[in-house]
Amino acid sequence: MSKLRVAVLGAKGRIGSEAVRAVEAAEDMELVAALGRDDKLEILAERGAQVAVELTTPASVMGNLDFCVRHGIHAVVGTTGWTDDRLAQLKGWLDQSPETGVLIAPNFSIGAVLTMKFAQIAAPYFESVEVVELHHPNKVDAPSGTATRTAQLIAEARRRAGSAPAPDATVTALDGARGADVDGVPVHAVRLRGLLAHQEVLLGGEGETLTVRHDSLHHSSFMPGILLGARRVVTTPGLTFGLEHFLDLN
Ligand SMILES: NC(=O)C1=CN([C@@H]2O[C@H](COP(=O)(O)OP(=O)(O)OC[C@H]3O[C@@H](n4cnc5c(N)ncnc54)[C@H](OP(=O)(O)O)[C@@H]3O)[C@@H](O)[C@H]2O)C=CC1
Ligand SMILES: O=C(O)C1=N[C@H](C(=O)O)C[C@H](O)C1
Repeated sequence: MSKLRVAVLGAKGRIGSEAVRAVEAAEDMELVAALGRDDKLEILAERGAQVAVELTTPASVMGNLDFCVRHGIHAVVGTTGWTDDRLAQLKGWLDQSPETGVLIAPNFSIGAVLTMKFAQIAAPYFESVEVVELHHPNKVDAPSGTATRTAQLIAEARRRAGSAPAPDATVTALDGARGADVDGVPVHAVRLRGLLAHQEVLLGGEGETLTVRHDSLHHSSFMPGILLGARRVVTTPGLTFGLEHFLDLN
């Protein structure tokens, strides 16, 4: 059987360099390109890449995906910075290339995907829910893509269940004291040397609390999800948002 021809964009970065090693080690894949900021995207087409693993920056991701989709190259995207406007633009490009698939995964680690699932299940049963994400201080953005998605999923679950808004402070002496409001869910971001990628979902009800915590201790935690994404995206045209759709968790 022929090997899946995979390229990594952002190949010198923290997660990109780990992805290069993971693709090289996968028996069913061939690493056909490992591109950094200054490399030409045309290399992807010249080397016949079937899947591009996009792990760059919010500033670069749209240009890279525009190229990939126009050339019928499937993409597995871990880069953050997704807004409704960006998603609409990407869907527009995919409409013009109906056989191409793009997976955007706010988090590739199984534990983080399960944290989101558990949070969704638990959220309607508690009066209060807040998200705390904790990352290394070199992370460019805050809050994390994972925390934003987690808060959106919690909000959706609470809306479906008809949950009341959580009680909150009526006076905040300093802006930001209650974190960022993501769809009505407070999200707090910690940046601390020594950490990698961590998240807690705190749920509180009368006389009890539940904490769902996930820790990525090494970038290797993201690799099985990236490889699974690359294998599945080639037969999944259109936009898939969230690795859970490839894990049959829904
Ligand atoms: N979904 C998930 O599970 C995960 C997602 N991420 C996300 O992945 C992204 C990268 O994170 P991280 O590796 O820590 O960041 P890094 O800054 O370590 O890596 C990003 C790399 O991308 C390069 N780059 C920038 N623009 C381009 C371009 N146009 N083409 C090719 N390469 C480019 C950068 O080069 P230069 O240094 O020259 O600018 C850098 O080497 C972030 O958005 C992060 O949030 C991270 C971990 C897990
Ligand atoms: O920048 C990181 O490191 C990470 N980014 C992703 C995010 O913003 O959610 C995934 C993970 O948290 C690591």
